[in-house]
Amino acid sequence: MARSFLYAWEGLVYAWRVQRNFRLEAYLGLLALLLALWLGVDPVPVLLLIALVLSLELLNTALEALTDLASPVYHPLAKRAKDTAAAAVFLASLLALSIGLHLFLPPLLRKLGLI
Ligand SMILES: Nc1ncnc2c1ncn2[C@@H]1O[C@H](COP(=O)(O)OP(=O)(O)OP(=O)(O)O)[C@@H](O)[C@H]1O
Repeated sequence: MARSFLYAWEGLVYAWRVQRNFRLEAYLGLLALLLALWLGVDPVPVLLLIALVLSLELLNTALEALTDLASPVYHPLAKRAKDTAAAAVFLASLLALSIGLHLFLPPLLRKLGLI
């Protein structure tokens, strides 16, 4: 059990070290969480969206590694695998952005006295 956590931790550290997008998404997630706390917005949907995006980014990273292992040289199927995995992260990020705007915009504008 403890060993499984250690391996998962190693995967997390690897993704953090090599994936600039993973770091960027983690920082943006932290920013969104702090914003939610500041604005008094329910942090649960924010946490769920952060988990969704980061988890998909981790799966994307895993799939990239597997694709590089299976096909180090150009192959149209490798391209399909990588592009489709990247599309999953893109869709989740778009969803997170839309819901983030929906959650944050009204209280933010109120806080700034603009409405
Ligand atoms: N072996 C391959 N065969 C065919 N196309 C590939 C292959 N490797 C990469 N590609 C193409 O290049 C794109 C970028 O691949 P890359 O491995 O650099 O991943 P990435 O999306 O840039 O991720 P990251 O920047 O996180 O490494 C892929 O989405 C795919 O379209």
